[in-house]
Amino acid sequence: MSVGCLHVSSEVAGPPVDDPAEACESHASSSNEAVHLQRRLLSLGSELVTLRNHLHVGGAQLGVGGALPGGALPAALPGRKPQPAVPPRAAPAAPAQLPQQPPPPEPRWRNTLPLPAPPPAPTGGANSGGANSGGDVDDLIHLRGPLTEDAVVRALQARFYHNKFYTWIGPILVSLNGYTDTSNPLTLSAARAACRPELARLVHDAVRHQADTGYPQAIILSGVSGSGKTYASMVLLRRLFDVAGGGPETDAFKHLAAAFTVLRSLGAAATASNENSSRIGHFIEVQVTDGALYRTKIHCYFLDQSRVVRPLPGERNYHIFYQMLAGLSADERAALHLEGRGAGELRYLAAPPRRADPDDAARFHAWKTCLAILGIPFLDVVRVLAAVLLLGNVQWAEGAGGAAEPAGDAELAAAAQLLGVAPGALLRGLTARRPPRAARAHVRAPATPAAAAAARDALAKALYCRTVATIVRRANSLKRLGSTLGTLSSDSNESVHNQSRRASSAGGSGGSRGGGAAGKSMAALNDAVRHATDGFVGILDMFGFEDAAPSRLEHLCANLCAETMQHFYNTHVFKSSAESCREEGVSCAPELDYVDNVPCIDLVSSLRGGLLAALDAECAAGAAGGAGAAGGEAERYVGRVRATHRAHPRLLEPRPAHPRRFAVRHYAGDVTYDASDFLEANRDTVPDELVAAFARRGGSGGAGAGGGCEFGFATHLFGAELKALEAGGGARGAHFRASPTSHAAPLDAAAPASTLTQDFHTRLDNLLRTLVHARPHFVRCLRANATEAPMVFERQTVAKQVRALQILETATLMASGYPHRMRFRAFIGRYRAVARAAAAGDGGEAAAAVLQAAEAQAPAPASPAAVRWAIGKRHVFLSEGMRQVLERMRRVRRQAAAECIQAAWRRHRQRQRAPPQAPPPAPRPRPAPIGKTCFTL
Ligand SMILES: Nc1ncnc2c1ncn2[C@@H]1O[C@H](COP(=O)(O)OP(=O)(O)OP(=O)(O)O)[C@@H](O)[C@H]1O
Repeated sequence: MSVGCLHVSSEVAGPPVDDPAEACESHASSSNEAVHLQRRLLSLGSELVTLRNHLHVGGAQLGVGGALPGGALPAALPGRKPQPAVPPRAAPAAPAQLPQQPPPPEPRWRNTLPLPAPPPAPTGGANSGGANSGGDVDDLIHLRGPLTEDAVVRALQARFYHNKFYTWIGPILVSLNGYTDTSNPLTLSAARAACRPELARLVHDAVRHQADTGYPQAIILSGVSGSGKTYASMVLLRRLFDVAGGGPETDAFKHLAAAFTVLRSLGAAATASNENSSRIGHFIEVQVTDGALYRTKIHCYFLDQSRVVRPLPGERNYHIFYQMLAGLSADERAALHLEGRGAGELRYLAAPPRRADPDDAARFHAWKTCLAILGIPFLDVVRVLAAVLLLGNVQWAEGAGGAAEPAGDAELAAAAQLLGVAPGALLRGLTARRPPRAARAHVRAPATPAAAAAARDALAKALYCRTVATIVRRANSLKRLGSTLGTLSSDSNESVHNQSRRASSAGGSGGSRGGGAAGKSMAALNDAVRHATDGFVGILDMFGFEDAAPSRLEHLCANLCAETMQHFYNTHVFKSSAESCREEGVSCAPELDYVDNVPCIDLVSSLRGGLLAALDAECAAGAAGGAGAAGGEAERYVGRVRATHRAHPRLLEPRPAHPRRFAVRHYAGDVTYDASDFLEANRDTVPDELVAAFARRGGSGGAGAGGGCEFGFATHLFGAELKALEAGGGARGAHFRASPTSHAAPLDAAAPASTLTQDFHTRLDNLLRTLVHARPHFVRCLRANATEAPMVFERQTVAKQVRALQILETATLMASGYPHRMRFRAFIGRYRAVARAAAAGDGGEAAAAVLQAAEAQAPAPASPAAVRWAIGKRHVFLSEGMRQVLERMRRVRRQAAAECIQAAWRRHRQRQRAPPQAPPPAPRPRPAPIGKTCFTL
């Protein structure tokens, strides 16, 4: 389905109309009938709404705003009482959260219709009960009474207990996670697209804008960990496929779904705040051309590598390990040296005893199938994963001269065998160190047990995150083969639309081109240029704000990311609207008091003395002088940070005081960071001696490492580093980055080395560069409670997030400021149909005339949202209320025009189909006059 078609069919029924406004004029009389009918429908709607305003449903008086557009009547009309799709299981919890409130009034309809008990609704307080509880106000700008945080939370609560988890603030969507679907594996295949009209609307808007303007679109999900970002992102992506990608039967969908299933198990883990937390941030870029999906790309941001070797107390390692232990067959276990080993026997997994997930085995089998779809050998990946687990059980004891000796060789030998290297080579890689720049290859110093344990953990992390990176690369690089169109064996993630288009164009022009190389390359070039300039629809699901105890470097990076996204939102929503009003001399009351988080971003990421720059400096100093004890380095780092930012309002003292800890006041709360592992995590290195063990058998990179590696997949994981070693003549006591980076040369104390945080910062910068060129669509995600309990609304938890995400400020701006501006020409182009006679020209005067005409035609406002506009130097400024009025009028006009065209078309068809009429009978001959009776005058 093309977007043009989609766009029109979503607004008007019947044949597509290029410019319904023009049709409207040329069929004036029919159009008048249509408008008349439409008005009658609207007036009927408002009568029903007026009637409903006298009825209190669940203690909430029904709002009016947003109920009428397009004649859409509110769902909860008398006789159509709201019925929760999921009966509120924890209904008593709501009154418990509202201790000072009287019990909710008995809804009237309950006496006559004794169906499921209505959910408890908030009452009491200044905004109690009716007018402002806002249960049926689907857009917060239409809330009645003073717009306060309390009113917003009450409205969300009232909606929540009516199973309405999505609420608009103008064009911004607020999504409230009610934890009604916690068993969802959060994969693309499991996303249920059909039941989320608000998310569907967002996708339609993004695709339509992209088609209309060619401009890239980005749907940006933000919120704390557990607020439902990943859930929503999967639903959105699924919907995007339905709209533009040809649906779930296409190869593109199957490939992407397989990639997400594989990555979900590898990148999600149970944390203190979310049993199913995504530890990999995603930006899913979907290239849409002419309304059809052309290509998809997943950008992954993997930070939480320490979890592989050291999950935080009370948390778990990545899901895949538990799923693997549950799903491997006996033979597979034996082959992987895992027989008799459960999570309790494997050190990296042995954290807290938890109930095993009954779905683990099934999910593992699905994971295996999806690996096959991506063309990645299952055995290769599980060999690496099993080796990681076995490495965790390799312990070190102090041998002669303080040198590290493995305590028990079985795991070391098993891990070596799985990785395809000789046990001796692995042992040497883990324990022997050449002093940097040792002149001769045989000069080696033994590692201490602590250094050997660090090397073991570094290897485990490197193996894991490089496997993830390889899978992502594979998923992104799937290319289409024309001959396998429509089959899973095709190597593609492009759309079937383009497959068929290309197939047909190839077929059509085959004769003339005759397969000539020049013709083909020209076509390829044209295609490349065309798609390089096309926009995309992106879905961003990055790390949510987290307050783990204690928080590590990864959490600091994740929280920096959340701060950056918050800043992006502030700039886009608040700052730019105020600045453009100022620039064009438009007074924009009210002055919004939003919280600017730039000071916090500066504290963390400023190049001059920010927390991350100071950490890099400390790492470089440690590398130059030989790393000292981790604890000492961490204390020195924290001491320097405190000294530099003594008076910074966002840097706090931890409670209780601790020499290796500091606290930061983030936009969503205070977080205490423990810097004990900061330096090690930031360096993120693996010794070159260890990497050399993976050189292919017969290759020179592992010179002297003892035979080389015979496991191609493992060699591939370190491919770039092994090449660098080969070029440099083998290991020389340097280090490589454990995570895959573009910088594959050995790190050198003399040369500036990249670090984990530098890489992350660069990638975040690049992401922002992409986002600033896109039109954003924001989804603000909230979690209903802190305990992941289904259908429990904790007011304090929600209020805290409402404050952090500046939802009240957004609603105030949308309700009474000028959040929208449009160039005169664009404005006239869109709203000419509203007042065609007034729209002469395309300048400010014509825009003002359209707006005045629209105001004159608009019915009396039923909502407190301001219906305001202003004309600036180059732009029309609109309040959200005004925009909605204009959109509604435009929709009515288009609808009327479409109905008019339909009627004309039907008449035409009817005339065509009517059976041919018999020729009119010949007139009967008049009888001849009888003679003599003829009168003459
Ligand atoms: N709209 C929803 N309806 C029902 N259940 C939901 C909804 N959104 C999320 N959930 C459930 O809530 C849990 C947390 O959601 P999710 O993992 O998507 O949050 P998140 O914001 O992505 O968290 P993180 O940042 O930690 O990855 C999941 O078990 C998910 O199935």
